[in-house]
Formats: sequence, C-alpha cells, structure tokens
Amino acid sequence: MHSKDQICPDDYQKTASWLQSQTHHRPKVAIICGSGLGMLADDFKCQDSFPYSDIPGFPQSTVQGHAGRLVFGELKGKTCVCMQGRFHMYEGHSLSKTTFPVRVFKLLGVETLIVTNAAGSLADSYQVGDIMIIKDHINFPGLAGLNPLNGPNDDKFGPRFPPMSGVYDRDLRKMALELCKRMGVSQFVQEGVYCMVGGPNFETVAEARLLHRLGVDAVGMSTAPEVVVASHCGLRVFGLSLITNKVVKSYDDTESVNHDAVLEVGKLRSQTLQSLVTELVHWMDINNNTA
Ligand SMILES: O=P(O)(O)O[C@H]1O[C@H](CO)[C@@H](O)[C@H]1O
Ligand code: HPA
Repeated sequence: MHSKDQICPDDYQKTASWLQSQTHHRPKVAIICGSGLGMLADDFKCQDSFPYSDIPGFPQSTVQGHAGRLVFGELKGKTCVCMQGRFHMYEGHSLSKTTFPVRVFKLLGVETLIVTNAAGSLADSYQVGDIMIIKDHINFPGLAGLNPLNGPNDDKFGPRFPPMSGVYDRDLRKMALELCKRMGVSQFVQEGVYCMVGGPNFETVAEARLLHRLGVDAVGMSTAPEVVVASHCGLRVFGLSLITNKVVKSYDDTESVNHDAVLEVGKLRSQTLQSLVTELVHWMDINNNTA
C-alpha cells in the first residue's frame, strides 16, 4: 500500500476536529453525491464549503463530475453535510481512503448516511432516467477480499464481524417510496439491487449477462465500501441510484456507454433527486428520526 494511503486511528479525529473548528454546523445527515449529482447540495442554506484540498487528511477527487468539495448547511432546517464528489477504488485510493469521510462523519455526530450514484441498468424493465431506491447490494470487490474493513478492527467504530443483512434501512426505503407517490414520480422509481464492480472499464457483454443472471438490477463502481463502513459504525443508510444507461447485454447492440452520457442524465433528473432527498431529510426531522 502507498504510504499516503495509510490511515492512523487518530487521523479520523484530527480531520473531524479541524472541520469542527471551521464550521458551526453540526450535521446529523451526510449525503454522498454520485457522478454528476453534486447539485444535491445546491439547496443548502447558510453554506460552509471546503475544497477537499483544504481539508487535512482528505483524499482528492480526480473524476469529472465530482467537484471535490465538502458542503455543510441546512436543508429544510436540518443540518447536513454533503460530499460533492466521492472517491473510487479505480482512482488508485485504498478502500480505507475511499471511505475515510464516512468515519469522519460518524465523529462529527452524523446518524444517517444518504449515498447516491450513477449506475447502469441490467433489469429489463428499467429505463434511462429511472431512480432506483437501493434495497441491497452485491459488493464484488468485497466478496473477492477487497474490503474497507480489512486490517485490524477499530473497536471504537464497530465489531470485527458486522452483519450486513438489512443494511439499507427499511423505514427510509418505505418512506421514500411513499414520498415518490406524493411527488407524482412513482412511474420512474424502482427498488432494486445495486452491484459494485471495480471499474474503471464498463462491462463486457459476458459480464453484463453474468450480472443479470445473478439478479443485479443496477451496476456501478462505488457505494458498497462506503455503506459497509457506515453500517459497521452504526450509521443508518439510505441509497439511490440514478439509471444513466442500459448496460449492453447483446452482441448485436451497437450502442456503448461513456462517462459524458452518464453525466448528462444527472442533469435530466437533478430536480427530482433533489426534491426526494430534501423531502426525506425533512421527514426524518419531523419524526425526529435520524437514527
Ligand atoms: O458511482 P458514481 O460515483 O456515481 O460514478 C459512476 O459513474 C462513473 C462511470 O461513468 C463510475 O465512477 C461509476 O461508479
Ligand atoms: N457500469 C458501471 N458503472 C456505471 C455504469 C455502468 O454501466 N453507468 C454508470 N456507472
């Protein structure tokens, strides 16, 4: 492992203390924005924002569509922190680096993590532009031994062998579906299984067919490590995938996916995603229901 990727147990606290010295916001909800979805912080009131390069211990974003900024603010009166840009394994970060912010959020007092991502669909019934509420995930790198919890367990954060069944909070999923109904957008909202692959290449046809047979509804190159670390340290988790493309499953299909097209779809659904996240955060607040 590269030395810049090594994390000492007190590095999380150092970063959390620095952030607490720079902002008066004390967030209960953290949001991680997927590719092209950074606008989720646009509605924050009383913003304090920090480029990742200014935050001690933070990795840097290198992917287009990930601005690399941490934004604190109020969303309908609830204090939130939002990562405009996440870290991916394929960028060369260790998994402990890609998930570093999640433990910092825990130390800041965050109780709920909302993860979002751009993903390709395998499910035949899904359309580009659909929003998938994540019901569960398959962590392919994790199954192959690439897990952010590898190494000595830090008991301060959680147990050596954390359960992962029920990791995507049932009540939040149920409420999100209900909110989508009220917002009149149910026709393009799905609930399904996300699968993380390592990337950075998109899938071959044979890989796509394999994922489809395994029951994967949407595939991407992120999210699962963040969710594993969040669940390990007791955060409540909610996840949304924006379906930005259909994964090519036929050798006769001449279409192919590219990152620019992925970013374009983010613009198409930005308003709906923003509204859904805002309404969900508001619901948590009125139900005093962050944890
Ligand atoms: O998962 P997010 O960060 O949304 O990004 C998705 O979009 C990129 C591919 O276009 C990959 O990084 C994939 O994981
Ligand atoms: N595959 C993997 N990751 C992705 C895709 C995809 O089709 N679309 C957006 N992120």
